[in-house]
Amino acid sequence: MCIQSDVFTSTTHLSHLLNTEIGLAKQLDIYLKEEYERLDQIEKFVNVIKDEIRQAQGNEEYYFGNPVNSYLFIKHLATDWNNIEKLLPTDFVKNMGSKWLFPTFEDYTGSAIGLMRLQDTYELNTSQLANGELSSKFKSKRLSALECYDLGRVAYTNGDFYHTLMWMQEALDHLDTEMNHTSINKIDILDHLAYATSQQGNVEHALAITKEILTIAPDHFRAQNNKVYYETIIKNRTLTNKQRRDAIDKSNSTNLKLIQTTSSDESYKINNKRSDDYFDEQESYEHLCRQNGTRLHPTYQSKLFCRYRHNNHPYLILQPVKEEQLLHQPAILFYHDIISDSDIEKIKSLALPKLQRAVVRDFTTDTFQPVDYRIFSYFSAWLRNEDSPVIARLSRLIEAITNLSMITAEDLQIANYGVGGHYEPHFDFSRRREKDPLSRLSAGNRIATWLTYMSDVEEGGATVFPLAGGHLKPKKGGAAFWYNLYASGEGDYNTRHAACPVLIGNKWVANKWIHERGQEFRRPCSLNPMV
Ligand SMILES: O=C(O)CCC(=O)C(=O)O
Ligand SMILES: [Fe+2]
Repeated sequence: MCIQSDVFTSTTHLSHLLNTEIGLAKQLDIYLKEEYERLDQIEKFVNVIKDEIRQAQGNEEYYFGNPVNSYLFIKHLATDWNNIEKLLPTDFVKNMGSKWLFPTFEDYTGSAIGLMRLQDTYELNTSQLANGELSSKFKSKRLSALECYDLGRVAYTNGDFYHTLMWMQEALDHLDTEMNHTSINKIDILDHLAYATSQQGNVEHALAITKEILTIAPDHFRAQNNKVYYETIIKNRTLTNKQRRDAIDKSNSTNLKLIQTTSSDESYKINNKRSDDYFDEQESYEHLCRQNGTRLHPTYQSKLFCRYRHNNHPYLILQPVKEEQLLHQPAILFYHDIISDSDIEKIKSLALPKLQRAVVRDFTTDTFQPVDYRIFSYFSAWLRNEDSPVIARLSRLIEAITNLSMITAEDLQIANYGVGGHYEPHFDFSRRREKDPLSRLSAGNRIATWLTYMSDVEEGGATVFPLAGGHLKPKKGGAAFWYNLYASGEGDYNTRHAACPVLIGNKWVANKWIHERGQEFRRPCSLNPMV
């Protein structure tokens, strides 16, 4: 600032000062504009979350049971809040962070991946999902172009171009119908779409999209380079003249409705295949997840039965349990109503404060390692018999029903599956007997599994047996039981099983794994490997 004593004396000086005022007004206008924009962004965010609170509060089970709602909710608290945080005074932010719990960025990507897993497993149409039409019973809000773009971004950063293509296409469609295009730049969408499209092997279409970018922004550096790159690939291909002519026609087309592209020539259809790690077992697993219940051949069906079991055990004499055989080989037994709602609530309340993202135990270092979301995703906690009479009672009940000793059984593992939460096909027993990590626990291999269902699941979340063809729909208060090992100690490969992703609802289970040691007199060994 420059203050001179004689400035007020001459009009020349005053005119000069007017420039100061003009400059000041301009700067303040810029400042105000930025400040209004900042406040506007904060206000928009507040409105979004207030709307969310209005819908979720008092209605939590139903609201968060919808995977789109859960995904958006986590997104608001993880990434969106992160962006708003940058617009606020540091003191304010510090205070918030120490007061409240926030989901992490991994929670955000995990829920996005979960949503895409649901899409694949249950063959959900991307447009329907993006329009909030999950099922006739469960609707959610229509996703904005930006929200579709963000989902595509998660896929993109994961190298998953299959889903990138779907969600960027969806973002583009939504952008066309949105009134204010301020939230997301069309070029950003096209840029990702072009890349994913080319990665999925559709160079002609990638070129068409790149040309579209250049009509909007002729100076777009990457698009300029990519155009040359795609053109070179196409030129170097050995194409017939007709194919080349078609390619040129197509690449000039501004119709970017890729998925609907119709061509009689197979080589010009848009390719969007799932990656190579999608193999046969995955297919049968997903197929079983979509199936409703176990479909058995009538000869097997006729061998299955229901009965009351009491084993002459004092525990069960007065109140025998309802036993239903669901599968023949492996013999999977289902026990109805073995645990009351109030006991379930007690177990959940004990587990809740201990729940953490599932980890895998690395037996060589005896440390717990985070797991790959693609293999399983749920939260779990361990509860011991000493933690509550309810847990001890459940152990005694399992012992009475199965006739197996609980001396070497593991603690009760509680698992809670959220959005798209699942567990890919696996064995509960350990395979390499010599280097058997479980035998290092001196309890032997996991002879049997007891799986208690502590919730119903609205849709999805079944326990399936891909090799045996079993599909168990979770039933609150019931439990499944099966032997993982033959009496010889050999693993029964037909016990391979998985937890299908939860489509709608919330899944709670309690697992008890029973080990070999201690069962010598209860389930004597056999020399026949298949008994
Ligand atoms: O949750 C389920 O349905 C199965 C869980 C399971 O297989 C396991 O935890 O080992
Ligand atoms: Fe399992």
